Amino acid sequence: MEAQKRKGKSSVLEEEEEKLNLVDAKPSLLVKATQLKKEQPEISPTEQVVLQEKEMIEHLSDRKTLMSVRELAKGITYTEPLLTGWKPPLAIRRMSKKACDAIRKQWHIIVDGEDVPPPIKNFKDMRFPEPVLKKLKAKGIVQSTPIQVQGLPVILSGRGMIGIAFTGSGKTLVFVLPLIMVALQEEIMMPIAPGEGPLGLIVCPSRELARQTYEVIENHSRSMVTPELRPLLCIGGVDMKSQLDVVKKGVHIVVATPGGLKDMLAKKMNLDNCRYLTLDEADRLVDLGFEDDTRENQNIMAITTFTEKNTSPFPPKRISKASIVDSHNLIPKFMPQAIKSIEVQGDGGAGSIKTINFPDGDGLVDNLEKITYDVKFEQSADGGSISKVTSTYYTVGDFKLKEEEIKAGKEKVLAMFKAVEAYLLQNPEAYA
Ligand SMILES: Nc1ncnc2c1ncn2[C@@H]1O[C@H](COP(=O)(O)OP(=O)(O)OP(=O)(O)O)[C@@H](O)[C@H]1O
Repeated sequence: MEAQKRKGKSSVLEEEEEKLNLVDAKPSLLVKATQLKKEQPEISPTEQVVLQEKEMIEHLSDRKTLMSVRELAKGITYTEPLLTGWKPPLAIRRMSKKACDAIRKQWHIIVDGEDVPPPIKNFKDMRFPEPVLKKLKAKGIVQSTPIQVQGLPVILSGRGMIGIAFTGSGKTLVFVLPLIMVALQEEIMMPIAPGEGPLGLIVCPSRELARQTYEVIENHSRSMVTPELRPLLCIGGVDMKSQLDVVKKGVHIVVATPGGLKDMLAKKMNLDNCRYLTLDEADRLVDLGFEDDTRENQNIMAITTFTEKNTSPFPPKRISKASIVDSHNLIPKFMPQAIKSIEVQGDGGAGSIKTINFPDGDGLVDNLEKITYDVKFEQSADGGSISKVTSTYYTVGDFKLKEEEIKAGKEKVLAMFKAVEAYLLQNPEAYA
């Protein structure tokens, strides 16, 4: 029946074609379209998706990357991951590239990028705390999906990623669970003060999607007995007073639409502490015209990170003892002009917290909320060491670090190492 109908339609078109051919040599658009259709090879829906994706990828290079205005202007690229303190279990860290690739193949995962963290097949090995695992299980989430197998280790390691997976494949948890982990970790170490936050921001292209994501966060963060996490939904149409009440208490995670976020940033909230940004359905955000807003928002995330490498003739153990473990005793003596004193909680080693007091009159102090340093030492081939210091500057309000201030920060780190090295050279017994 259907075939007959179609046949009827096409013979009418053919007749029309003939008639038109007689009247005019130029074929009509309808005739042209019919001809084109006839000439076109049949393609399956899968082939159509592949063609669409190919076209999208070809046009990618026409677009500016979705980076902040400042990053684009200064050509800033990131070479180091964010520091999260998360590590997969040893057996997974030791997995060979071949073994990782075999898992990816088995799960139909395609990756692109440098040093992609290993895939992890189950939530337990991702080291989520017991209450989180329990909550997942209660919701019937026991076996991770492919995007979770690869995406969760990537984000937990502090790396940036673009995740592409089918609808309903569990993408939301890939950005929600690591954010909950970070918020919990921060809250345990240094609770968010009233008016502070958020640590993470999720931008969604619609109110509905934002609301759904917020509910997932609420649901999963409620599984924690302690500490309490405060997510906030920033969308139009929600009572602004109740939103501001949460901001006043200090907020951990914000889920927003671009408009809702803009309104909130104009009022009481800032992104000074925000380290994690998720653009849910980023392609739709761009299609809906939020590209510039998104760049501007990233610009407000007032964090500057840079890494310095330094080679030293001293082995890692000795230089780390002097420059890190005993830094509170040594550094203020060597560099009183740069560092007034260092207070230490703990024995100075791993897990200790050191508060550095800068001298009055250091122009930057008022504009910085904090600076964190992550230092790693590696043995070098000549018996010395290579140190890698990642400094993260958290600025206050809309203050932006200048190029020369970043340079001065790098020089300070280098000067500190050189001063320690000079001391070790003069005192061969010290820290040996
Ligand atoms: N590993 C899992 N096992 C079982 N169910 C899961 C798993 N991960 C997520 N889910 C559930 O699957 C549903 C869809 O997940 P989710 O909304 O994250 O998909 P999505 O990929 O974000 O989809 P969309 O592209 O439509 O937003 C949710 O109800 C979620 O709780």
